[in-house]
Amino acid sequence: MSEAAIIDGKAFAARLRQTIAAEVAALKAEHGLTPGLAVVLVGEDPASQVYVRSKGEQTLEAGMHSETHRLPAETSQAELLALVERLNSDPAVHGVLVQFPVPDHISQADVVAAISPDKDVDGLTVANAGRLASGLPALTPCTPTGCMMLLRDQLGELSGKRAVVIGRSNLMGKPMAQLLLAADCTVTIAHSRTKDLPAVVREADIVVAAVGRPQMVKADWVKPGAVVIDVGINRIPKDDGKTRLVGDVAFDEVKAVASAITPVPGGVGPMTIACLLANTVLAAKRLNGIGE
Ligand SMILES: Nc1nc(=O)c2c([nH]1)NC[C@@H]1CN(c3ccc(C(=O)N[C@@H](CCC(=O)O)C(=O)O)cc3)C=[N+]21
Repeated sequence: MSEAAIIDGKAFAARLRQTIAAEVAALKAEHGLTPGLAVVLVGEDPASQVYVRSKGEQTLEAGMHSETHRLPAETSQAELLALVERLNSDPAVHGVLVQFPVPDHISQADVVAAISPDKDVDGLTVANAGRLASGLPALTPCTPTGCMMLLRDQLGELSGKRAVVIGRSNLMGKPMAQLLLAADCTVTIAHSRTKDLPAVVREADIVVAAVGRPQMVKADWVKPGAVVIDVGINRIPKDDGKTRLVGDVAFDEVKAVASAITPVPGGVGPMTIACLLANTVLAAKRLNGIGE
C-alpha cells in the first residue's frame, strides 16, 4: 500500500474563502447587502484570542462586516445576554458567535439559548440542532460542515460508507454524525465509554476523531484505505520547553495505513473559519429573503 494522500485543508479553505468573497461582492452589488459577523469574546484565554483575531481578519478579507466584542472576564451573565440580545436585533449583524469557553460563572447553555436561531452561525441552538436532525434547512456547526466538504472532495459519493465518529460533543461529534447520516453513511458514535474502541474504529471507511486526546488513534485501529479526519487541536510539550500542535490521530503511523488523512495544523482547523464565513453569508441571505 502506498502512503495516504495528505488532505490540504488550508488550501481548500483559501479557495472556499475566495468563492465566499465573490458571493459577498455579488450580494453587495445586486442587493445592497453586506453580510456581517459579530464575535464575542469574554476573558483573555490565549488560544481564543488567536482564533477570534483570525475570524475578524478573514471576515474583513471576504468583504464582510466584522465586529469583535471583547469583554472582561468579570462580565456578568446578564451583561453578556444583553449584548447578545442587542446583536440579535442589529440589522447589520447576520451571524452571532460567542467564543467558547466562557468563564465558569457564565452558563454556556444559557448563552447559546439567547442567540437567535436565524443568526446562530455556530449551529448550536436547540432549533438548529433539531432542524439538522429532522432534515430541515439549518445552520450547521462549522467544524463538521468543513469535515463534510473535505470528505466529499476526497470520496465523491459517501452513500453506504461506514463512518465512525469518536466524540459526542454538541459542537462536533453529534452534528458530524447527523451530517454523515444525512449523506447516507452508516454511522457509529463512539466515546469514552465505548468498549473495544480500536475494534469499532477498524470497521470504518471514514474515521472522524474529535476527542481531544493527543495522538490517540493508532495505525492498528485503522482499516487499510480508510479516510481519516483529525479534528483534534492539542498542544503538547516539546523537548525545548515550547509546545507543538498535534491532533487526536498518531499522524506519522496512521498515514501509512489510511488512503487519505488531514494533518494538524493545516487540515480541519482552517475549514472551521471558512465555514463560519459561509454560514454568515447563508444567514444574511435567509434573513433578507434571498434564495440560495
Ligand atoms: N463558539 C465557538 N465556536 C467555535 O467554532 C469554536 C469555539 N467557540 N471555541 C474554540 C473552538 C476551536 N476552533 C478552532 C478554529 C480554528 C482553528 C484553526 O484555524 N486552526 C489552525 C491553526 C491552529 C493554530 O496554529 O493554533 C489549523 O489547525 O491549522 C482551530 C480551532 C473553533 N472553536
